[in-house]
Amino acid sequence: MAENLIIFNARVVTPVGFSARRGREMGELCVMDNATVEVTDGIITYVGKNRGEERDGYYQHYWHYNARGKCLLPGFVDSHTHFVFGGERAEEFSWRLKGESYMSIMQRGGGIVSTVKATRACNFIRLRGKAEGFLKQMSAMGVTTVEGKSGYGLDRETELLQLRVMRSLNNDEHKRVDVVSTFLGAHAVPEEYGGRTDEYIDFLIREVMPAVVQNDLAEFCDVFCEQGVFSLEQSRRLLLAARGMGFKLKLHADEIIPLGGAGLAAELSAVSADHLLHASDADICAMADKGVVATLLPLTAFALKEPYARGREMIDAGCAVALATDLNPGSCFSGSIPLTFALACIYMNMSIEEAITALTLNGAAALNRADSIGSIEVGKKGDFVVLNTDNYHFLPYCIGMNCVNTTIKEGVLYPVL
Ligand SMILES: N=CN[C@@H](CCC(=O)O)C(=O)O
Ligand SMILES: [Zn+2]
Repeated sequence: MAENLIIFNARVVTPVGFSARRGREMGELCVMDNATVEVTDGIITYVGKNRGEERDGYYQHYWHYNARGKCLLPGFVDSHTHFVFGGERAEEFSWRLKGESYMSIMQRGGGIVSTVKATRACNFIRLRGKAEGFLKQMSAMGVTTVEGKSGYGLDRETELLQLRVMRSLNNDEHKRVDVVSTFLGAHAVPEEYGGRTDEYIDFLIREVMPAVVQNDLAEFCDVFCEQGVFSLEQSRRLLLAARGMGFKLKLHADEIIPLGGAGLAAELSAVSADHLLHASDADICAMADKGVVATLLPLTAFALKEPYARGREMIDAGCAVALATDLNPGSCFSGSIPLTFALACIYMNMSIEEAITALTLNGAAALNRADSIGSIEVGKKGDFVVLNTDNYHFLPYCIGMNCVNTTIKEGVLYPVL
């Protein structure tokens, strides 16, 4: 659904541009007071100072919204989540509280593989209903575009099912959030392969990925490149095959140990490398050189009690950094945008302006969409967040609490508070 909308008396706060902002550019926001933003058929058609036309009938075919000086930002882009899954893993969380590590739980058959069992037991309606609930919560925190991954099927049928759920949510006429789909069949090796990882990769390349392409079910292909999961060589083989089939590339890289996944992302000119808790200096420079978006997921580091990714150093090295939540049932059962802002600014030493760019324009770039979303500029989608304050510093200051007043999707208003 797309609407005509005129927003006036806004304090517009936005990064500017149609591609990722790198390095120091990330801290440069445009702030405009007494601003008007016009949205026609869901697309921004004017951004500038109030002109008073809303008073003289010029906009009779538009909804009117008086922002009363509050901050108007681009809708947030959560560019890394796993929001379509069956079951929960609360028990696993309690084991981690007692000291067990994420990888040791995975190695003894828990972790991702236990969500795979629960997801395989779900049908389309159950998976869709649960995922739709997450989208509503995301929208209330200002998210207007989300990326979602498969990877809890690990067989042809269930991987396609997860992707069909995402397509169905994205095709919903009344959707509040656009959904971008990523194929993550290489998330773990399913039990039935008994550790025969190369054979499983062959199966993905021969039998699953072609079906994903034929049915146009995913734009990106991702891999969990990690010791004990998919090695650098196995990840390279899978991603080269994916690229040959027309997928754009993403990697879960250097999350648990410094394996070199960030370097592989640079070598393959992936769109993004994600997590990066242990990315080396050389690989950070290689990502900056190749324009690979460094997608950082501070909620996961927080939930796993791991050191945070070196966001400050990455920006200083000239990287384009994006922030995302990583919402998933295991390592990080949170899609909290407010807490993501707070952790990025407090523990990764990002400025508030940089964090805003990371959750808007650079999130859009991580999804190859910086030309159509992620900033408030003519030609982009009319996707916005209205804060309940004129001070955008509330975004990280309001720790873990929501300061979103209204989310606007393609010109349609969704009041929150
Ligand atoms: N690290 C791999 N994948 C997810 C976790 C998935 C899970 O634990 O279910 C992540 O990005 O954190
Ligand atoms: Zn992930």
